[in-house]
Amino acid sequence: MDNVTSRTITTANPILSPDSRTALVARVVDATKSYGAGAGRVNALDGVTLGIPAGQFTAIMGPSGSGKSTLMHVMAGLDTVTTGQVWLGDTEITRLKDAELTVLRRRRVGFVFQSFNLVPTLDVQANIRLPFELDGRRPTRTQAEWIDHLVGSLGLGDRLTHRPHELSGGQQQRVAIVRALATRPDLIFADEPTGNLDSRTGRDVLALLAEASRSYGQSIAMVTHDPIAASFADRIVFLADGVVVAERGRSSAEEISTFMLGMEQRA
Ligand SMILES: Nc1ncnc2c1ncn2[C@@H]1O[C@H](COP(=O)(O)OP(=O)(O)OP(=O)(O)O)[C@@H](O)[C@H]1O
Repeated sequence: MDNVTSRTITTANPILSPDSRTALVARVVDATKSYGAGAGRVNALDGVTLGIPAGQFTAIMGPSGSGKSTLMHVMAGLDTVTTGQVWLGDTEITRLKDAELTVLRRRRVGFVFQSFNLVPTLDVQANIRLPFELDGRRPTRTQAEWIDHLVGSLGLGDRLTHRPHELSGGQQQRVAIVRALATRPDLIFADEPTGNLDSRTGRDVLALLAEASRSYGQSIAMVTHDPIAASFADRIVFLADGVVVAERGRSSAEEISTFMLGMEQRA
């Protein structure tokens, strides 16, 4: 674990300490996730303990097959762990029933995906309000003002009646970000959010996520392969073979690339 900053979450192992809990929006404790059995068994997660700090932008990096998507899915309650615990705030989601988990996800988690995942038949306005619709409620006046603010500041004001196919990839991803921010979720999970964008539009999207974290205190956990994307984060967690192998504070893309190269050479 060289190059680990003194501010990392795991070095002092405070994951279980009550003091640090308040500062963590999500925690994974000794999580394993296995697929298959016998000789074909794959340990996608092999004992991960990790905290996602509240109000920060965390990137989760690692080579293909290292367990990034699996980690994100179990943290978001989209998949279950084989052993171990996952907490969202003070709620241990590994104990929840499916229906409870669905409600918790709707109310406390936001998602931004590589493929945008907008509903093609709904216009921008309806896509943004979808999390409220699914939860059987309408935005309050304060929430509606918040959405208007986001729409305005992301330059989508004149696109509200457009359908997704009438928008550029960058605009579609901005709609997805407004939708994710609209309910002020405890945590936004972003899965390769710039994977389908050209590099300049991708940087704009990353700058927006970083800004949401800085200005609004939005907690974000982003899975990425890309050192440039990770350079926008406050903190970077590196996975290899289903294990957290290192954590770093804010770093340049060059530093991250060099670090990853070193990791691969040592593997
Ligand atoms: N449903 C599944 N059945 C069997 N093995 C799986 C399944 N899902 C993931 N795996 C295996 O678990 C390991 C981790 O997969 P995961 O998708 O989490 O990695 P990743 O780091 O997100 O990879 P990538 O960057 O390529 O998306 C891989 O070896 C993968 O083949």
